[in-house]
Amino acid sequence: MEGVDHLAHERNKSEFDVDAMKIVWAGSPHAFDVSDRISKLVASDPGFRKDNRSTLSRKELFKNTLRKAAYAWKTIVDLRLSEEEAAKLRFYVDEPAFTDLHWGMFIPAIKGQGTEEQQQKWLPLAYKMQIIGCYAQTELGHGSNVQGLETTATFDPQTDEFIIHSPTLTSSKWWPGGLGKVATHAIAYARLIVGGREHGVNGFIVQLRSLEDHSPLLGITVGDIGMKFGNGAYNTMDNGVLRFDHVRIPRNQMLMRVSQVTCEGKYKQSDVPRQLVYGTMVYVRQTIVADASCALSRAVCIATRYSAVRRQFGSQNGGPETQVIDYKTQQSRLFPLLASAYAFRFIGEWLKWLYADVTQRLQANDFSTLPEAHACTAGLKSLTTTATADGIEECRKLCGGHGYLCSSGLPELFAVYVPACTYEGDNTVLLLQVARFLMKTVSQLGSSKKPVGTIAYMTRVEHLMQCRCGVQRGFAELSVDLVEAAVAHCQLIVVSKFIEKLQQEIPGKGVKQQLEVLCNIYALFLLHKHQGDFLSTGCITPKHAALANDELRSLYSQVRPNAIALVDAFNYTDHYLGSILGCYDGNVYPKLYEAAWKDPLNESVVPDGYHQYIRPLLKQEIRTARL
Ligand SMILES: CC/C=C\C/C=C\C/C=C\C/C=C\C=C\C(=O)SCCNC(=O)CCNC(=O)[C@H](O)C(C)(C)COP(=O)(O)OP(=O)(O)OC[C@H]1O[C@@H](n2cnc3c(N)ncnc32)[C@H](O)[C@@H]1OP(=O)(O)O
Ligand SMILES: Cc1cc2nc3c(=O)[nH]c(=O)nc-3n(C[C@H](O)[C@H](O)[C@H](O)COP(=O)(O)OP(=O)(O)OC[C@H]3O[C@@H](n4cnc5c(N)ncnc54)[C@H](O)[C@@H]3O)c2cc1C
Repeated sequence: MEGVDHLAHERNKSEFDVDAMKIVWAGSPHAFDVSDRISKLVASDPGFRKDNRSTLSRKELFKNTLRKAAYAWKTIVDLRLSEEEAAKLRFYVDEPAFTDLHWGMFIPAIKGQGTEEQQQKWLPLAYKMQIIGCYAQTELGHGSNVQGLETTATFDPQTDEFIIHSPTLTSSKWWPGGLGKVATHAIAYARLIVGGREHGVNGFIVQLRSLEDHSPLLGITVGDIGMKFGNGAYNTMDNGVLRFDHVRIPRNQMLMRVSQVTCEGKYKQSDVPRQLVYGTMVYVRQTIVADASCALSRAVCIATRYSAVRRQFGSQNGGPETQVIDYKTQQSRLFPLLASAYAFRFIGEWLKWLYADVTQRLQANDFSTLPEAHACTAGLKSLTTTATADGIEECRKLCGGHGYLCSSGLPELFAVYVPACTYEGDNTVLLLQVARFLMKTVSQLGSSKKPVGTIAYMTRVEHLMQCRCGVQRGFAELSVDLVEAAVAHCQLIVVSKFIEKLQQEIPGKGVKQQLEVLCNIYALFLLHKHQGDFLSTGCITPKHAALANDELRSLYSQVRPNAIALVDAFNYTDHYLGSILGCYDGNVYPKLYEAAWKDPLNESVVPDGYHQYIRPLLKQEIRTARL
């Protein structure tokens, strides 16, 4: 029945202060207040409904996304929301759109790579959305290999301009979000050519469309690259294709914080590392880690609540069947994901601190922690997105058949989320960057000091690489092992930062105890999953492995009575979850049944096509040669 909390018996089992945990999950009382207020504002406004997305055509879907983006902007302006509140509103609207790239990449690129003068010119226009930007780096022929990009930016000293050109088909910009139909401007990455000499890839602000009638400017060919994975899902985003035919831009539209070109045509490289041109990617990678904890916690919330509602087998003397959440196999699949959601939340908090710290150091021209920041953002983006994509799929399977319904919210969550393993850097390519950092670290330890502990194997690799023909050949030969080492290195960081979080003052009855259980589940689950490596390297004995497995089972029993409260702590509205299986009151079956009849296919009892195709079949009116 409506209004009855079918999960009340579960919520009454909780052994900790859920409201206090909500503050821990949000990050602070202020952050909780903003999240709670804005999520309810979005949930209560019919202008932000999203339950019809899977039934719309691509054009209807996209137009609806434009409507919502404009409505969101009007809401932000009318209610005078702060930048923090506006970001939260876009988050809870929960629809990939051109605004993600305008706010999430175009503006950060100007802030990170533009001069003060360029920031003063372009940021006010972007903040007021008088221009709409995208981040046009990837091309048809190159994405991972940024130094392989083919678009050219040739300086013309006669006119004090750059000529932006797409010399080949493969140099066509391909994938940039917001580019296909909306963006008026792009940060386009191109090979800088001055006086016939190349100076690597740099960013250029290029206007693409008229601000009067939105038509593409002279020399610009632009469009959408077509349907992507899954219905609805990421097809609300106009990922685009863009070609330049000798497009001229003023010299002052090259982002010149890292490198400069003078009006005399002199190229100057600032005394900052050229990799700062990649700074926007580093920024977004650290936001993606926090996004991973959000996406995984959504899926875990759905699967946990449904696992408490679903009963299957185990009835004694006509009594109720067993809740599937009480099966040890269900717990061994679900609870490590619950622990991962919390682990990724805290590593995301730490990475945000690391990024802020390196940004502050860069202001003072201190580049000492830049390599570490690159390795951590790259590696943790890779680790958390892979685990989250796999985790969402596991949550779908944990919900049995009903997990495959769109109304479960899981298929769309999966379809929207999985490109995170690719965008902002293919996850393997990023792990190779971590491996390169680890090898460089080890080689710098000096001959007297041998690495010990979890990087002891690096000595053997180091030796192999040096005795083999050249370090580069060794690296390529051992890249599979090095990628595994990179993952292990990143997992060490996740566990270490979870443990550090527990050293902090954490208010609320039983809250710290619950987090300790989740931290131990996260760590012991990893130990169990990789016990072969730990045993073969002598890090643990078989007895240790057995003890760890016993402890893991015990921890699952400890978290079981608190599972519903731990996902309630995410404080997601039913609107944001978009899932009947994950609805707060657990009243699943009536809602599933009601939703089925709303499907367009059920608008008529007899389906379109019956008279044309089925009736002739049934009436044997179709003669085939064989009969
Ligand atoms: C609030 C935010 C809200 C929303 C966010 C918005 C959007 C996100 C949501 C959805 C996604 C939507 C859009 C997605 C956008 C994109 O995908 S943008 C394009 C992303 N593309 C990539 O990530 C490309 C990946 N490739 C690279 O980064 C580079 O090519 C490379 C793999 C790093 C190799 O570069 P390069 O060849 O130049 O360098 P190397 O020779 O390998 O290394 C040379 C030294 O440089 C160091 N290095 C490399 N990169 C960096 C860096 N970024 N920072 C610092 N240092 C770096 C490297 O370690 C080497 O150092 P050394 O060993 O000491 O020599
Ligand atoms: C939904 C979505 C949105 C996007 N939005 C944007 C955007 O807004 N702006 C933008 O500029 N780009 C965007 N991109 C592009 C994205 O950044 C690239 O697709 C991504 O960087 C991967 O590059 P790639 O496609 O060249 O992959 P590839 O590098 O071609 O990967 C193919 C395979 O090759 C492997 N591989 C590549 N190099 C190596 C190596 N050295 N060693 C071992 N294996 C290797 C990879 O691991 C992978 O398995 C988007 C992509 C998607 C899917």
